[in-house]
Amino acid sequence: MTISIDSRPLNIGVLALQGAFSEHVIVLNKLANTENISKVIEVRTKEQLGSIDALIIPGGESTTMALIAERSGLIEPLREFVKTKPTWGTCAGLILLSHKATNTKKNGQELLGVLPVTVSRNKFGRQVDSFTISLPSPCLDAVTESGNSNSFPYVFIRAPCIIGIDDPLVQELIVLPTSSPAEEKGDIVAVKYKHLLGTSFHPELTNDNRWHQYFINMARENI
Ligand SMILES: NC(=O)CC[C@H](N)C(=O)O
Repeated sequence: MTISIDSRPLNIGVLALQGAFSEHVIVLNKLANTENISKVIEVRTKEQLGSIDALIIPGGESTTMALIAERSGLIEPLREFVKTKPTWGTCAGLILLSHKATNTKKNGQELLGVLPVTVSRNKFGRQVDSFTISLPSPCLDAVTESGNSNSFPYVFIRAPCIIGIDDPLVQELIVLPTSSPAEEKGDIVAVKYKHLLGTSFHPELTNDNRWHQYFINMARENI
């Protein structure tokens, strides 16, 4: 099967309602020339959403982000957008994209419900339990220059974890090493499903831009 790659300049949006959106905007602006990005847009309105080719939903607080999206009339336009347009959810963004979340507040929480995975919110504990781990990442091979290591420094902050894959088309991209011999399999922290990318970690907080390059490539294959 040949995949057609769209090489025209892209407008990439970052949902800017709450959380770590500025950090993604900074990375995307750094990549603008080499990756042929024409505009990086902070998305707060339906009109802005309508002007972009691909979207990043950042980390932050998923309940607050969903609440602000609802109050600003953006939740339905977002639901429509993520059905077909390339979207990357990092951390809180992963929770929002998922179709099922556990450890949520009492009355559950509003989800966009397009990524067929079950996530456990705050699986890796609280802010003080944040950690970084460097792991080989073969999925980044296409964006790793020769001579460079294929390890990536993964930053986890009150991170969710994918505890259920609910569709055989979901590809597991990164699985953590097991933390005890009793554990059969490590935690799944990055998945791809059609035009959607979901990651538990915060690549925008490192100096390594390869996950952003990976997403831009993915976006080009799906627009
Ligand atoms: N760093 C993060 O984005 C944390 C997400 C947080 N666990 C939530 O539920 O929204």
